[in-house]
Amino acid sequence: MEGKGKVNGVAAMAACYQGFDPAAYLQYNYTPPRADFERKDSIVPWKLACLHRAFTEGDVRGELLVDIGSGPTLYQVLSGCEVFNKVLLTDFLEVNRQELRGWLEDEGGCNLDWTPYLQHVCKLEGRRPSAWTEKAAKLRQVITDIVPVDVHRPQPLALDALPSEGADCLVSCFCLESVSPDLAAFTRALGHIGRLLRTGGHLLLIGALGESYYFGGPGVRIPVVPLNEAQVCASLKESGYTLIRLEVYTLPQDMRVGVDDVSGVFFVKAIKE
Ligand SMILES: C[S@@+](CC[C@H](N)C(=O)[O-])C[C@H]1O[C@@H](n2cnc3c(N)ncnc32)[C@H](O)[C@@H]1O
Ligand SMILES: O=S(=O)(c1ccc2c(c1)CN[C@@H](CF)C2)N1CCSCC1
Repeated sequence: MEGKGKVNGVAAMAACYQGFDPAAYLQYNYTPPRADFERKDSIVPWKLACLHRAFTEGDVRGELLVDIGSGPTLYQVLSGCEVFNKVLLTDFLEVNRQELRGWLEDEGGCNLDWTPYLQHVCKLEGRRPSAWTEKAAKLRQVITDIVPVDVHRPQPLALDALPSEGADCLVSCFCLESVSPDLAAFTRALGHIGRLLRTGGHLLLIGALGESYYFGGPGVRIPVVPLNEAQVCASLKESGYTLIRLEVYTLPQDMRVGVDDVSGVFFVKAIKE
């Protein structure tokens, strides 16, 4: 029964994603008030600072960075693209892979202007904000491919997507808890992506706390497995990671804008044993 339940839960999640709308999702989450660079308590500066620090404090190194469940967003690799020569973006949906290709091809075919994000990360790096064009060029240079992924498969990527030694670093934001029917599936997915990572490689995981649903488009209500910090830590340990750092951000009331019921965001830096 458990096995049957497992397949139905994952299949049901995949069905929910058929209505996902990249443009709407970007508008809900990556424009003000949630993405307000002027606000000191905005979540954007907090998240970009977590990623900047994690990529630049000296222990994260190697050739290949893989972003699991990229969706239509790029903020998660804006610091990492200065550290790794190769960045692989991945998503379950072709509509999201197409959105990312639109940005990559730089012909106006994408639904969000990432300039403010590029400028903010340049500021974190001590560069002038106008260096954002150089950062954009760097990111376009290091992105090697945009490929399908399914974290519920023991092999989430095609066998030829990675070198035999695996990735040196994984980043994944708001993916695992948003695609898993329950905590057990979330933990299994953590283990599956861990198999893509070399021993001693780093996992940078960002996710929602206390979230039970979000809208992936108009009327597209997607269930989320509600997590607390203790569950995140226990799942990491169970999946073969050693936690280096966990940071938590509590969403101000006015950022609770009805597109989800998230109460907080966690940032994890961990190492694969
Ligand atoms: C909430 S979005 C996160 C997008 C982006 N990483 C961000 O930070 O906003 C969840 C993403 O997971 C993808 N997804 C859905 N099912 C998946 C699966 N089985 N395996 C991997 N990714 C999946 C969706 O297509 C979507 O892009
Ligand atoms: O943390 S956010 O507010 C954010 C960003 C994305 C998401 C959520 C929250 C909560 N629901 C998730 C559903 F999976 C998606 N944020 C939006 C502005 S830029 C940094 C990320």
